[in-house]
Parts: sequence; structure tokens; C-alpha cells
Amino acid sequence: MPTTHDLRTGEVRGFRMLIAGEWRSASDGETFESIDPYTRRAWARVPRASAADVDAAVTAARQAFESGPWASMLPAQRARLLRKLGELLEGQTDELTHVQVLENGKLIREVGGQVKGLASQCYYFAGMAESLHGHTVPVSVPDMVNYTVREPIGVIAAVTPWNSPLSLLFWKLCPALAAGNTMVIKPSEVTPVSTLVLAELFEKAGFPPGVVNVVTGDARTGAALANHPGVDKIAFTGSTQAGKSVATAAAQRLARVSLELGGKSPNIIFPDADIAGAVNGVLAGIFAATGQTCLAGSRALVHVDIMDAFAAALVEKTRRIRIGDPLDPETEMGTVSCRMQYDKVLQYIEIAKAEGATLLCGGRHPTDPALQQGLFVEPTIFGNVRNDMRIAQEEVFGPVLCLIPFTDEDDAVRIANDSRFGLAAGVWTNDIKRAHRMTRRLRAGTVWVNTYRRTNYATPFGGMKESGLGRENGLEAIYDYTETKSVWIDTGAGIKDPFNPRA
Ligand SMILES: NC(=O)c1ccc[n+]([C@@H]2O[C@H](COP(=O)([O-])OP(=O)(O)OC[C@H]3O[C@@H](n4cnc5c(N)ncnc54)[C@H](O)[C@@H]3O)[C@@H](O)[C@H]2O)c1
Ligand SMILES: O=S(=O)(O)c1ccc(CO)cc1
Repeated sequence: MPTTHDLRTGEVRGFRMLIAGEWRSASDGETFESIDPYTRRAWARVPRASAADVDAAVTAARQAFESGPWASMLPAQRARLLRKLGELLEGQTDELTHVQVLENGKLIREVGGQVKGLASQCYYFAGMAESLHGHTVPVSVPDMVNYTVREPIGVIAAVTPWNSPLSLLFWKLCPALAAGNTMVIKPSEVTPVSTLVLAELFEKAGFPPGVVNVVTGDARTGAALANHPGVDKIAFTGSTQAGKSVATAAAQRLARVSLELGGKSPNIIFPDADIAGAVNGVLAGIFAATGQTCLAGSRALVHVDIMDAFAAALVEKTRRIRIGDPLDPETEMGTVSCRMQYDKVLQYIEIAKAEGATLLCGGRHPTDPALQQGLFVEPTIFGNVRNDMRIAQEEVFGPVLCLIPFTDEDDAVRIANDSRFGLAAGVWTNDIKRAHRMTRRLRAGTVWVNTYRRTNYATPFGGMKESGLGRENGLEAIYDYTETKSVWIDTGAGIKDPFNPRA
């Protein structure tokens, strides 16, 4: 296995897709490159799946679902395979970590922790495979047994983004496989390699061919999957714009769909809060992943009485953030993921200036000569932001924080909820009553009090409004990968009157 630095040799490594248990190039031979945003050099080449490849992957997943060893496997056998996958992951954390850093510039100190957590997700959902059960329904009908069973949906297409390629995939993969589904995975075109490296472990763990397939490509490949009649559910994570397109495709044939989409989450600071803790929480909420997280606390709503002091403390700490090589464990903020994202973030900074927001720090590519080649954007804070500005309403997905003043609780709730998104929110207060009032009134799928960006595989996660549909993680997640079937059994005399079966 190559070490970290072996991966940065300048050599471009070739990868293939996994379809029906075979490692394949694209049927028409097309490929594309993965670019390291720190060196800005290509380091890997992967197949660009054709429509025929997508079709082959869906057909393989369908066959594996309907016949073959997977279809007749007992829950305990599926659980064993998931546990084996977890064990293999524990032995492969280094490579899976480094590949993700190279693909998207994500900090090694963050992605390392994420990869270490993947095995726990496998073990948690392995347990669920064995404990997923229906109910006996106490129907008030004589001589009748009525119960429900939870059955797998069928072929799941998992379409994932680039910001946390494996974490976000595992939120889908573990519950889907635990419930007995088969899968076709389409990773982001920015980060295809980590999923292909991971795919080697499915074979090693003993998953039958066709249970998990991986096709690589861009939005066209994702759209081909979303529109494929053989796909029973599309589990999508990505932008709200693409999510709407996936939902439209799914609606044509009433395929199941789950959507984990964008956000513009408020982080609300009351004057009674532990201010030093709140400063750290706001910084962690926006800059820890270079702002490239769906749940970024990109709007800091700060009470007017503390705005000046709070802004000064934020700016002072932000100026000391260590920007650098994402593979260096000392680095606190890395690059943005790709050229398109870099241009988009800088454009939003110009938009904010033109709207009249005050640039308090950052706002450009760093001047440090050591940082010239990488796709870096300085951590940026804008003051004097009004909530109706584009910079406060649109998702930047980069290291850009808006400071918005509020006067009281009602004002904070009004501003926080005045958004088309509803993914997450933070509240900083030492008043327990206020904390409860606020968590009730905020329209967001997750609300943190005196903390930010905590998630766990056992805790449901998802968005309200245009931030998504459905929940991932926890018990809710596995239910979302099943259909409920009701079964009625007559234990009595049967139907006596065909025109009144209830008689
Ligand atoms: N809510 C969450 O849990 C969550 C988590 C992480 C990221 N996100 C969101 O993801 C976005 C960033 O990721 P991105 O830039 O990769 O998003 P994106 O929407 O551009 O792409 C996501 C995936 O969808 C594919 N795709 C794009 N258009 C498609 C279409 N029309 N049909 C089918 N597939 C399509 C892409 O190839 C990629 O694999 C942000 O908006 C972020 O908020 C949400
Ligand atoms: O991709 S992110 O949006 O940063 C994200 C959020 C939560 C988790 C928890 O595993 C992982 C990635």
C-alpha cells in the first residue's frame, strides 16, 4: 500500500469501476482525472461510465437482489458481512484517509477521524440487520392474525458529493445493505477514487458479486441512474439544485427518494453565553472544513449588545488560523476542493462587497508565497450583513462567514427561519429556558445548544424545507430503506359471503 507521500509522486494512477463483481473500464474507453487541489496536479485517472455501463451496473444489482446468494441470505449472514467490512476498514484507514485528502483537500486531521468512524457504523447497522422487525397488530377482528414485515426496497442508487466522500456514502450504504438492498454507487466526479479503493473491500469481505457496484462519472452519470427504470430508490446527497432534478426524475416513476441537500445555517449567540466557547463554536462551524460542509454555520446571528466585541474576538482568532498542506496534521484550514469551487467562493466574496457588507478579514487568495499553488481562499468574515442579502441567503460552500445583528429572541428566530434552507442551527446561551424555547422555534433538522457540528451514526440527520427529504442515520435510516408489508391470515371459517367479506 502506498504511503502518503508515495501518492504525491507525480505519477497518475489508473483505476477501474466495479460492476457485477468485475473491475471494468468504461465500455467506450472514456476516462477523466482526479486533481489534487493542493498541488493542482492530476494524480489519478478513472473511467467515465457510459449509459451502457450504468445499465450494466443496475442490471447486476437487480440480478443480485432477485436471485443469487444475497436474495436468500439470512439477516445474521448480512450482519456478518457488514462486520467483516468493518474489520477490513480498520486495517485500511491510512490509505482511505490519504486518498480523500488528495481528492478534495480535506484536512487529514478531520478526515482521519471520519475514516476511523466508518467501522463503527458497520457494526451499528450490522446489529440492526438482526433486530429489524415488524409488528403484530392488535386488530379488532375475530379469527384474524395481522402483522407487518419490513422488506428491502430493491436497487438503491447512492449519488454522493465530494466534501466527505466516504462518510456521506456510509450513511446510505450501511442501512441499505443491512436491510437487504443492493446498490449502485455514483461518487462525485471530484472525488471518485476513495469509493473505488473502498470497493475492493466489498470483494474481500465476501459480498456476492453485484450487491455493490460503483460507476464513476459526472452529473450525466448521476442523471442516468436517477432516470433508470431499474432503480427503486435514489439516495442523493448534494446541492439543492441537483436534488430537485433527481426528485423530478424519481417522480416520473414514483421511485423512492431521499435528499440531503444544502444549508445556510444560523449560529445564534446570546449575551448570556460563554463567549469564549461561542467564538470557538462559530469558528469550528464555518472554517473547520474550509466551509465545505452542508451544516456550516455560515450565518452568525449575534446580539447587538455584544456584536462589536464578538466580531473583534472572531477576527483576531481567524487571522491566526494556520492555512497549509491538508496532509500536514498541524494545518487548521486547507484548500477548497476544486477550481470551480474556488471561483465560486471568490465570486460570492465580490457579491457580498457589492451588496454593501463590510469585509472584516480574509477575502482573497493568501499572499504567503508557500501557498501560491494551492486552491486556497483566506477565512473570510463579513460584518454589517442584512439577512436579505444574497451572501446571507445563498449557500457559498466555502470559508465565508456573515455576521448579522439581532435584538431579542423573536428577532433571532425571525432572521434564523427567514431562509429557504432548514438543515441545522446553533444556539449559545446559559439560560436553560431560553435554550428550550429556541430549539422548539427553529425550523431546522438539527439544533445544537452550546456546541456545533456534532453528528453520530445513531442520531437522525436531515433537513427541513429545501435542505432535504428524509433522515439518515439512526433507526429512521433503516426504515427508509424498507417497505412495510401488512399480512392478514384468517384463522377462522374463511369468507362466507363473497359480496361482504367482513361478515
Ligand atoms: N445535507 C447533507 O447531508 C449534505 C452533506 C454534504 C453535502 N451536501 C451538499 O452538497 C453540495 C456540495 O456537493 P456537490 O458540489 O458535489 O453537489 P452536486 O449537487 O453538484 O453533486 C452531488 C452529486 O450529484 C451528482 N449530480 C449532479 N447533478 C446531478 C443531476 N442532475 N442528477 C443526478 N446526479 C447529479 C454529482 O455528479 C455528484 O455525484 C452542497 O450543496 C452541500 O450542502 C449536503
Ligand atoms: O460532509 S459534511 O457535511 O461536512 C459532514 C457532516 C457530518 C458528518 C458526520 O459524519 C460528516 C460529514
